[in-house]
This record gives sequence, structure tokens and C-alpha cells, in this order.
Amino acid sequence: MRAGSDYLAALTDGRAVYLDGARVDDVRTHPAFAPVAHRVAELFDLAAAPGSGMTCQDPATGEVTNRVFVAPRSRADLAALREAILTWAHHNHGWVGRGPDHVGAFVSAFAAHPEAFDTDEHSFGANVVAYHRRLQREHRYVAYAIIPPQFSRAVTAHAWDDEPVQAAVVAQRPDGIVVRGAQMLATGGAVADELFVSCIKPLSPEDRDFALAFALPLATPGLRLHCRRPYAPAASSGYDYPLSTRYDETDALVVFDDVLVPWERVFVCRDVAGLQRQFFATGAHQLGNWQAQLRLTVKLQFIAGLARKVAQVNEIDRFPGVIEKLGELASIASLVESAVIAAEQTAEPDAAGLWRPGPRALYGAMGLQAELYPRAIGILRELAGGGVLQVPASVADLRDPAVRADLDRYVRSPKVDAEQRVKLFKLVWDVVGSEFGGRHQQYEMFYAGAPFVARNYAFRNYGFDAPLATVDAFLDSYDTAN
Ligand SMILES: Cc1cc2nc3c(=O)[nH]c(=O)nc-3n(C[C@H](O)[C@H](O)[C@H](O)COP(=O)(O)OP(=O)(O)OC[C@H]3O[C@@H](n4cnc5c(N)ncnc54)[C@H](O)[C@@H]3O)c2cc1C
Repeated sequence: MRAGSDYLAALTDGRAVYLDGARVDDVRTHPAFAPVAHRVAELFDLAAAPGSGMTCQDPATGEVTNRVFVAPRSRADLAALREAILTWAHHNHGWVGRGPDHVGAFVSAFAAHPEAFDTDEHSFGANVVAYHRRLQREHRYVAYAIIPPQFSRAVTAHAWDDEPVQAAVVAQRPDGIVVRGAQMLATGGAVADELFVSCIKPLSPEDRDFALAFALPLATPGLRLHCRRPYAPAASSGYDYPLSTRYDETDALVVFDDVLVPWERVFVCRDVAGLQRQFFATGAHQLGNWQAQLRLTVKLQFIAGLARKVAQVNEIDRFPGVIEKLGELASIASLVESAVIAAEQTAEPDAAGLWRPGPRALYGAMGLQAELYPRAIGILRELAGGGVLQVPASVADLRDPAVRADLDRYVRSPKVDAEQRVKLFKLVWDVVGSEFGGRHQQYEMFYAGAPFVARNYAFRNYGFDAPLATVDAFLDSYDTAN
């Protein structure tokens, strides 16, 4: 099993990560990336620890590996995968969205369906299987960028510009394809080992050049990451911003400056239909998003606990209106959790023996995520009131004896002293009000597609035939004579 230190050591590979007008020397030590890199390292250590329950032998490959890289081939496998995903999610309380288990799940499903990557022109199925084996052997952390940059959503990439804006195949050579353009939005990309690049948005037949999929090490020549503003370095302390300082994953635009992708790392090339097969015919979208929803259940439990704590500390928890709000939050958290459990219970093996979480429950929860998460945050915000701002500017105030005396006297609650109270409300602010918290709201609303896309998945996977037939039968059961 890979140790956290092995993962960290591999990050010094000369990758081109740009931030604030400069190239980052070493993501392991840079204040923007070091915290999340260490969180990921902890995940690898956790998995490798004796008794973690996260190690298993993949019967399909014979590899003894981390379970998060193994395709579930039985109900028991799915349950064990769930446990492994939850072990990691609990470690970060659901605040790391794109750990190695997310794209890991996608690749496991890809490899269970190599036929989805074979066409008359190319046999990329073997590449996918070999890549999965590599992931299992080397425990690679893969991030992904599978969305075209925002340019115009009225038309697709072929109609944008003569030069590719969206990542495109600009040449096929004996040694590989040449890729030019950009793709978004690689969460965790700066601290990942590898990047999976593709396009999940529907393309038209004229977009052939943009219909690609491949995986590359971050340190590939011509590959550049342009990161958004990081939150950890701006935070005054871990006490003031306990989440920003630990879990900021960073998101990045990825630029391909005529990047050579060796053929063995190509999964889809100039094949529009192949993109949809890759994500949807393989079960990858279901398995990957099931992982994401499991993680979300843990985060919602954390938010529910935080809201309950605020209500306790401010002694508002006996007011009926507050109980109602906490009840609504409990409903949101338990509905998402129930949907994830239901997806596991309704899972079925596909033709290749891959156990796919039930789509009706899974996409049902995803279709409401853009309302449920902001509502959960809204409840926490409402219960917290001005308490999140009735806190000193930073921990420095608590260290100053004169200021501290005022804080001890006036910023406290009957059963909670100033230090504990400020600590709690600063944590709440990092959830509801800090830049980190705002980014998380955007994340939960968009990570699996824009809200209208998620509802489209819910529409397509609900299975309207039976309810439609019920309504038709009911309508047929009476007429004007009744
Ligand atoms: C914090 C964060 C992290 C992310 N991490 C990743 C990652 O790790 N990897 C990755 O690949 N992607 C990532 N994404 C990108 C994410 O997948 C996209 O944001 C998502 O797919 C939506 O695409 P978009 O942002 O281009 O929105 P758009 O498609 O541009 O849509 C924006 C809005 O425009 C409207 N709209 C657009 N098209 C239509 C239409 N056809 N019909 C009706 N309304 C429409 C809707 O109101 C929609 O909400 C991340 C996004 C965020 C916010």
C-alpha cells in the first residue's frame, strides 16, 4: 500500500502550476497546496494502516490494492466499497470533494467495460484496462477536467473560434495525439498525480476533434494549471478558519499547449458517441457519483451537528421554531443518506458483472442537491444569527490580555467560555460565510453538472414507464358513463 509520504514525495515532479502570477516551486510546501496535500497523504496512510479494512485483492486483476480502486462485483463488494469511501469521507468530514476515490471509481467502471472503448478505428479498451491496473498497483491520485471552459453555451466548441478554446486533438502522430486548448475545472489537480481529461457535455458531430479522453501525469510538458484564488494562505489561523486552512482543494483551469499524449494513454479519440459510452454505458457515472453522494452524507451530518451545537450553545433549542428548523435539516441529511442507501439496496450487476448503484435513488438525490445543500446552509446561517460576526477579528485578540478580558466577560454563553464560543462560531462562518464556504456551495450545486443537468439525469433515470402506465390504466378505468 502506498504511504502518505510516498504520495507527497511524488509531487515534486516539476509540474506547471501557476498562482498569483508565478509558477509554484513545490506544491508540498506552498501554503496554498500544502494543507490539502497533507490531507490526501493522511488518506493514503489511513488506508495502509493495519485493520483499516481498505485493502483487498481484486479478483479481476489479482492485485492486492486499496479497495477504492476495485470495481464492485458483488453486493458484498459494494458494501465494502461503501465502507472504504466512508472511512475516507469521515476523516475529512466530507469537506474534500475529490479525493482519490472519486475518479478512482470512474476508472474502475471504465475498466470493467473495455468494449465501450473499442471502435472500428481504435482498440482503446486495452489502454483503459492497463491504466486501471496501474492505478491499482501505484495507488495514483487522479483528478479530472471534463467540462469545456465557459465561452459560449449557445453553440458547441467547433463554432467557437478557428483555434481550439476547448481541448481538441490537433494532430495524430505515430507516437500519440497532440492536444491543444483548455478544459475545466480540475479540483485537486495541483496536488494529484494524474489528470483525466475528457468532455462530459454533449457534443455535436461537428465537434469530433473535441471528443477525446486521456490520462496524463501532471508533469507532462505543455500541461499547465491556472489555479483560482486559494483560501488557506489568506486565513489568519487554523482557529479562525478551521476548514479553509485544512481542506481547500483548489480548482484549476487546465491548459494544453500542444501536449503529446502517448497512444497508450488515449481512451477516446475523435469519437463523439464514444464520450457518452465512456461515462454512461460503463456505469462510471453511477459509481463515481455514488462515491460523491456518500461523501455528501458525511458533510450533511457534520452540518446538522454544527446547527444542533449552535442551538445548544445559544439556548434556543427549546423554541418550537428552532426545533422545526433542526427537523428540516435532519430531514435533508437523512433524505440524502436514505437515497444513497437505497441506491446500494437497488444496485444490480450489469452485463459485465459490475454492480451499479440503483440510478433512480442516486439521481433522485442529485436532482435536488442544488436546493438541498443551500437550504441546509441557510438553516445553519439562520440559527447562527449575528453570532458569527460577534467574534474578534482573529485569534490574536484572544491572546491579548486586555481584549481577552472583554471577550471572557461578554462573548460567552452560560455553559461555554469565550474561547470555545468564538471557536464554534468561527467554524460556522467557515461553513456559511467565508470564501471557502461560498466555494463549497458552488461545488455542491455544480460538481455533477449544472442543476438543470442533474435534474435531467433524475428525469432519465426515474423510470416513468410504470407510473405512466398506472395513470393510463386509471384513466381507462372510467369514461363518460361513470
Ligand atoms: C467548485 C467547483 C468544482 C468543480 N470541480 C470540477 C472537477 O473537479 N472536474 C470537472 O471536470 N469539473 C468540475 N467542476 C465543473 C462542473 O462540472 C461544472 O461547473 C458543471 O458541469 C456546470 O458546467 P458550467 O459550470 O460550465 O455551467 P454552464 O453549463 O455554463 O451552466 C451555467 C448555467 O447556465 C444555464 N444554462 C447553461 N446551459 C443551459 C441549457 N442548455 N439549458 C438551460 N440552462 C442552461 C443554467 O442556469 C446553468 O446553471 C467544478 C465546478 C465547481 C463550481
